[in-house]
Amino acid sequence: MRRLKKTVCMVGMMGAGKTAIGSAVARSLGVPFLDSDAEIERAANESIAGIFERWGEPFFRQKESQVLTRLLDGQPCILSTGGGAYMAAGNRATITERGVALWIKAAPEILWARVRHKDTRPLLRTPDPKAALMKLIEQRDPIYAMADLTVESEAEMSVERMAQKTIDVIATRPDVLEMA
Ligand SMILES: Nc1ncnc2c1ncn2[C@@H]1O[C@H](COP(=O)(O)OP(=O)(O)O)[C@@H](O)[C@H]1O
Ligand SMILES: O=C(O)C1=C[C@@H](OP(=O)(O)O)[C@@H](O)[C@H](O)C1
Ligand SMILES: [Mg+2]
Repeated sequence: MRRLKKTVCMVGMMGAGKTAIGSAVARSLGVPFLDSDAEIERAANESIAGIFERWGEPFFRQKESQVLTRLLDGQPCILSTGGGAYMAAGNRATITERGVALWIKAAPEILWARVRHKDTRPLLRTPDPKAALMKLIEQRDPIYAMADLTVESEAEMSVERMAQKTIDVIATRPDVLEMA
């Protein structure tokens, strides 16, 4: 019997696998999976890129904070956040008050390989998306490092194996995941 006692918030850069690994972890543990980006898109009936374009990033960040607070109020689950969510001190406080933050740490080359062919990420819609990604990594990594737990991504590892590795890391905290 495994029992999730606190919500685990996946944090980390775009392409780290917060959505993919988070959903596989939730499936394996038999707990609900939520993704703050998906919740924002559902509420706005618009894509993340569309929201950025039409309403701007500050509006998106405001919605992101509201959604995070609401989702962290619910029953324990795996909650994937968007890559920028953990940057706001208020969001970090909400997360650690009600759950734990787990950083999915991936090397810059891995991240770039995963995001380069996708146009769904508005912050990379610049003339030099690779440079934009590298700059964000540099700015954000010291903040992601404040997360309660960290799991390192490996280039050759499948999402399923990464999910198992992530569960092993969560299980180091019996106050979060009880393994009876
Ligand atoms: N080992 C791995 N860990 C995480 N994602 C992987 C891995 N291998 C392949 N992928 C793929 O990389 C992409 C990661 O994107 P996503 O889950 O949307 O990341 P994020 O939500 O952090 O931006 C997905 O398409 C996923 O299937
Ligand atoms: O890093 C960021 O600031 C963002 C990451 C995206 O989520 P993923 O990290 O799931 O791609 C999404 O929230 C938005 O495009 C902004
Ligand atoms: Mg995501």
